[in-house]
Amino acid sequence: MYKVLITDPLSDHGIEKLLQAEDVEVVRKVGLTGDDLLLEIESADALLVRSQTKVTEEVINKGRRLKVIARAGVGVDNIDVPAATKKGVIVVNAPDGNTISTAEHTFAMLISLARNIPQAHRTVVQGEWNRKAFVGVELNQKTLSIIGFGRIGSELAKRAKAFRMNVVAFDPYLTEERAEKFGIKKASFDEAISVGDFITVHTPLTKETRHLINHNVFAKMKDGVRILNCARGGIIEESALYDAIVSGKVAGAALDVFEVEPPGNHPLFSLPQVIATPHLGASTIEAQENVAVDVSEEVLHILRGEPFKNAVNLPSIPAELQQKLAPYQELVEKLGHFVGQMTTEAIKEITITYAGELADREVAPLTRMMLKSALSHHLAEINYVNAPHVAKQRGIHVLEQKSGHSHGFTQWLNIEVKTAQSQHSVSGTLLNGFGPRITKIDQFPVDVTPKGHLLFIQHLDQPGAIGRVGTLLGSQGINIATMQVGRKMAGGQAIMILRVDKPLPNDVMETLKQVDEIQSVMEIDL
Ligand SMILES: NC(=O)C1=CN([C@@H]2O[C@H](COP(=O)(O)OP(=O)(O)OC[C@H]3O[C@@H](n4cnc5c(N)ncnc54)[C@H](O)[C@@H]3O)[C@@H](O)[C@H]2O)C=CC1
Ligand SMILES: O=C(O)CCC(=O)C(=O)O
Repeated sequence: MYKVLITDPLSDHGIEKLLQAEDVEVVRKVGLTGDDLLLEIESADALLVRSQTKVTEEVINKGRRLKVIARAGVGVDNIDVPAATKKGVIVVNAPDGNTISTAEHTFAMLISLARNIPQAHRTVVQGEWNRKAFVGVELNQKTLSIIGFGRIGSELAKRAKAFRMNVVAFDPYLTEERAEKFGIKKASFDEAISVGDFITVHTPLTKETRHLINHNVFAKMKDGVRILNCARGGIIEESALYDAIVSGKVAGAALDVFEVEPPGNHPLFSLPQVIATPHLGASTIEAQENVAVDVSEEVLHILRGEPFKNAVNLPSIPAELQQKLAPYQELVEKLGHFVGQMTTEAIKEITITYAGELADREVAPLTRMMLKSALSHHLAEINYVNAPHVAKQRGIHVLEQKSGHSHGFTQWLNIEVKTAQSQHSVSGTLLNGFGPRITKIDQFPVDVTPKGHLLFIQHLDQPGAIGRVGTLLGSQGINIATMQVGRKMAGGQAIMILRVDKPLPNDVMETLKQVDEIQSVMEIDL
């Protein structure tokens, strides 16, 4: 039974699949913090949050069974993603479900800002009738500068265009074609900042975007500009915004998000030009249902070991590519496990070489799988999420290369591992209809099905050596299921790969090592 802990308010209807799952126990403790959260997370397999719960490194490390942290929404800045990656916990979000709601909310803020609607409302309900104080501006023919032209930025552009606004956008990833498709103008940051009558930010909050809009940037804006932030507090430097409003540079600001939430009695609220909502961008029935459905499905997939889509700390693999790579997964993992068990010293370098059909594929996910399986015999707590991170941390150099030489196979791959003292390699292929095969171990050609309990014996190619091994194992009741021998030249170095029906007791292993021709014996589980 998987325990799924939910600590922020999520739509009941949205999490129905989780509630109905027979292998899931849902524990809903909204508002859980501090020691209570640490206690509850200890036995949780999954944690579902929105933006309130702070998922710190301490919380993540306490989660002994934690496999996935799911954010019902877009921004994951309340989650310590590097700490999750380090611990091998997958972080997923629901990037699409609240796009429309947030774009609509931003648009509502835009109109409210232009026409002073919240300020006017306040006075009317207080019994005042002051029409002169609330003269606004039209949106028609005004320029809206959008900083960050992703999902929300682009949806906002469509709405602004319908109101006959001129839309310009700055986004480092915005192409001319995309700008043209939306009927907007692609601009540099400085241009977008200097031409906007309204400037709205829709980027994530990152090292680069923190205080992106600061004193210097306000100085470059048009006099009387109006500013919106429905993305993340901190993209706009609040103290600089305050100064810019007081100086008259900025005519008004609409804020849904704040550097610290809740913002309490913020100095900005003393300014009548500021309108605010309490992080309501995604707060619609539809958006909350969408994001809850999305993350519930993702969590179920991850807990059940099924493919999933929206991992934040894993490169996303398009479904089509996932399908193409699926047949190779077993091969790459088996070879990784084989070479990982062959190598007994600390690994310094791993090179994976792809040839044949594989050389034409996007193979990064396979390299990650290989790394996970090879390193799992050397390092604790390694998984698909943290494998590259752990390798880097340990100074293991990982190389991925493609070769034109597939050794006569339709597809071929080789994994080579270097340590300070030794070097091992294993090659393999996928035989149509027969599954993975090991085709070479070190310099020895073989044909081994990589499965079961194997004995890997290095020996001298001398008459009687194979017989002695067979007799010894037979006398100890160890049945040999299959056997493969590989050698480079008669009388030289050779290897035997035996698949046996059960592991060897220690004393049998020791006796085997005493056989004259045998140089080393190793058990390999695949
Ligand atoms: N107020 C609310 O309730 C909600 C807020 N959000 C926030 O809105 C923001 C945007 O969300 P989405 O559009 O879904 O994300 P997105 O990932 O689709 O778009 C973000 C865009 O920002 C661009 N970008 C990144 N760094 C930039 C920079 N330095 N300058 C200019 N552009 C940059 C990216 O290239 C990307 O196109 C996020 O911060 C998200 O957390 C999202 C949903 C609800
Ligand atoms: O969960 C919420 O209401 C906040 C949504 C949000 O800010 C996001 O998805 O980034």
